[in-house]
Amino acid sequence: MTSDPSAIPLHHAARRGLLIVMTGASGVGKGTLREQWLAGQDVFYSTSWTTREARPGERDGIDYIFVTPAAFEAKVMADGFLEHASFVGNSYGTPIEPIEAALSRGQDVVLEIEVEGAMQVKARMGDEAILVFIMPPSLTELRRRLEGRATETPERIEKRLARAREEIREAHEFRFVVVNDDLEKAVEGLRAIQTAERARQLPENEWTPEDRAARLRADTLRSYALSDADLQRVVES
Ligand SMILES: Nc1nc2c(ncn2[C@@H]2O[C@H](COP(=O)(O)OP(=O)(O)O)[C@@H](O)[C@H]2O)c(=O)[nH]1
Ligand SMILES: Nc1ncnc2c1ncn2[C@@H]1O[C@H](COP(=O)(O)OP(=O)(O)O)[C@@H](O)[C@H]1O
Repeated sequence: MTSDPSAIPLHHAARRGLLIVMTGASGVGKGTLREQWLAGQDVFYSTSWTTREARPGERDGIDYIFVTPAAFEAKVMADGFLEHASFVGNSYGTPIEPIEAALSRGQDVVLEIEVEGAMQVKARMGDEAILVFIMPPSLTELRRRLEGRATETPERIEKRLARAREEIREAHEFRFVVVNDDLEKAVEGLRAIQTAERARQLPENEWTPEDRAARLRADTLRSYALSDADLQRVVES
């Protein structure tokens, strides 16, 4: 064995974790998908800060870190967020320190954030950020899910739908697009993306048959596979 670290092939050095950013309209099913996808996995899920009121059943420190606008602003000033954005009247932000720590120890990190914040992560982290846009099968179905969840007033639902319409038109900005129609299929798509991106850190001759299958599946989820007309159809249906 050599003691010269530079002689160790790159892929045998400690692996850096993947930074996966899940984004998409409010109510599209991001939380539901994330729970199923990450169940039983040792992934670091980033708990965001927010100035919004806790909903019944939400736990401080687990679902969100609930803070006052002043505390949020102080963290912004201290450059403590990887990204932050306002959404329908409240502020949301991803604290940066725990993320860098997890990536450095080789743990995959998943963020579940709205689109503007996802774009900030893309601008700041470049190619390292794996952006996944979760798409509803149609706007009608998105409305049904928002109404079914019964956490928002009708006025807030309209605001969220208006915002969703704009975000769907920007779907090409993301590396992958996963349609959340059939839940199982969408979860399987997310797993394929994660496996495929991990394989990308290895030379091709080390890929397992599962890695190869995941790479092929993930290729079908690349955003460039969708046309503008496909996106328009979702917005109009
Ligand atoms: N930019 C950004 N968005 C976030 C963050 N945390 C949550 N969000 C997003 O903010 C939006 C509103 O979240 P929330 O009020 O919990 O409503 P819900 O996702 O519709 O249940 C959702 O799209 C979340 O994904 C964050 O740290 N940064
Ligand atoms: N594939 C799906 N088919 C039908 N309903 C779904 C699906 N995925 C999620 N839902 C439902 O849609 C609603 C919104 O999901 P949620 O995970 O809270 O969305 P988000 O985190 O994106 O705001 C929930 O009531 C959830 O049970």
